[in-house]
Amino acid sequence: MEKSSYFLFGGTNFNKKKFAPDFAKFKNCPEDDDSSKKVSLFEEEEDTEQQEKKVVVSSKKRKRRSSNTVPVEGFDVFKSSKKARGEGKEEDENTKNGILENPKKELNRRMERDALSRKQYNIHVSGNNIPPPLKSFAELSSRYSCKRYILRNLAELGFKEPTPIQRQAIPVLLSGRECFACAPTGSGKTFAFICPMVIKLKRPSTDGIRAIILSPARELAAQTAREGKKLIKGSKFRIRLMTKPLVKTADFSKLHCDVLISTPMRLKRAIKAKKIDLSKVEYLVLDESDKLFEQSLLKQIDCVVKACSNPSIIRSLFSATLPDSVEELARSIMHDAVRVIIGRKNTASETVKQKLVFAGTEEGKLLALRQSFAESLNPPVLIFVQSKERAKELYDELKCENVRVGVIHSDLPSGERENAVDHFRAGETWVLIATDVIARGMDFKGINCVINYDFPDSASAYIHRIGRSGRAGRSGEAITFYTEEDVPFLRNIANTMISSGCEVPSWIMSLKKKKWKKHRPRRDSISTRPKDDKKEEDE
Ligand SMILES: Nc1ncnc2c1ncn2[C@@H]1O[C@H](COP(=O)(O)OP(=O)(O)OP(=O)(O)O)[C@@H](O)[C@H]1O
Repeated sequence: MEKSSYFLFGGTNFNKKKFAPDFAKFKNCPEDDDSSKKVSLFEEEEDTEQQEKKVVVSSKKRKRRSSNTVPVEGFDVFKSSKKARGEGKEEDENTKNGILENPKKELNRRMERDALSRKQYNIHVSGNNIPPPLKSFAELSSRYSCKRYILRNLAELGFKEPTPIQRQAIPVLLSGRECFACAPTGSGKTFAFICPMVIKLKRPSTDGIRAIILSPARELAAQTAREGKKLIKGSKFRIRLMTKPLVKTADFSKLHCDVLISTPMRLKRAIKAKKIDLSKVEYLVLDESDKLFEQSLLKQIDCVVKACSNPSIIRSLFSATLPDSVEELARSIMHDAVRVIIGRKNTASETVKQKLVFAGTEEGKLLALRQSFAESLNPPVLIFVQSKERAKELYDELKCENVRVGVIHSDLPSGERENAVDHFRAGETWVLIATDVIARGMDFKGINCVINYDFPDSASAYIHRIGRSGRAGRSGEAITFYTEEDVPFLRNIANTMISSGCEVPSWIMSLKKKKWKKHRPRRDSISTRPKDDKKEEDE
């Protein structure tokens, strides 16, 4: 992460010096807690009166216990705003008086229970006062007074129980904490951030945009909008996708929109054109956060973050890969954040069988691909190449064969990109050739095989690409072709393979580790046809 990225989120920190007189006024007040908000949360549920009482009581208890809690699992990197407000002192005095003796026992029991539950689901957390993981979706109602239509929609989607990331990230966000989370590809991160957002927003409003989800690619933004709409079915909430026409023509001051989902570029355009007011945004999600924090997107992200000027905004970061640099950034800018990791950080999905294939040359790759089409192709298959030029070349090679093939890359107009995705989803094309524009987040049901025709340019690109297969517990396969020029980088992929339980030849493991920064070598053309033929075709 470049140092320059630290200007991100600037201006959202509360300036305690500047507001010292106001601070002093509150100094001796009881802790500003949100139990009153919790009560109002429950007002609308008719049938949960008993539960309400329980939850209100336990929320008070939690308040007291929370001051007792130590950072979980290791490091205390997240500044606890409560400690900073002198809560620790109060706790010591209470303990001396013996007031908290029983609550303390209870707290220990609860911590044990939570630890066991986290162990069961391979959940690792760091931070202070972390709420317990969900036991079931039903707890969304009993603990958080979630509206019934949400539970109904989850049931309609066929979701019987929360995935591990949903078990932990949902309560964290519902308790009003900032969060950065890393969980394997296809493990349900999308609902882990949409669900609490919709529950916390409570009811639709015409008073401006209240939540933003940023996605690094248009296709992913569209998919997230579609998934979000499934969750709010039956309510009057409005989830909107920021499209090109919307940026150009919409009057955002009149637009009914609770949640806006956008790529950074489109949102930045609207902000710069002074078309959109984000000062009331209460929730900001940076999906695929490590991608969004790459140098090429940093300025756009910064622009959005600054425009979301509400001081009590809750921000969260989600990805299947969370490099140390992004963690460092998150720690320095987020307030009292909770870190949630499912399994081991930066590993590939364990449900994908991974294989490395030496293809020798570019010709060798094409031969190997044709052979697998002839012998064992089991569609749908997704093929990744390293550039749009190569995507076009491979498409030209394969389209004449007896295979229904599509292609997607950033040179195509929006409509064609959408069609490529839709046709592939509908099974009208069996093979989709793609650049990394759809390597992240895209949820194609039941992809049988991902082929890395070109070696990925980083370990995280590898994890995201192969994660298009083996989603939501299904099994999948990934084949990675390599040539001589890729050999120095094999070890990095091999490590990822081993940590997700795949076997790797021992000679690869004895290779020297090489630091890679975007391995994208110049490769010979894929095309086997003489250039003149192609020219004629183009004319
Ligand atoms: N609780 C659940 N039970 C069953 N299926 C679920 C559940 N939550 C989500 N899913 C399904 O799992 C699939 C993957 O979810 P999602 O796209 O959110 O994964 P992800 O973790 O965001 O993956 P990626 O890292 O690739 O973006 C989707 O088809 C989604 O509908």
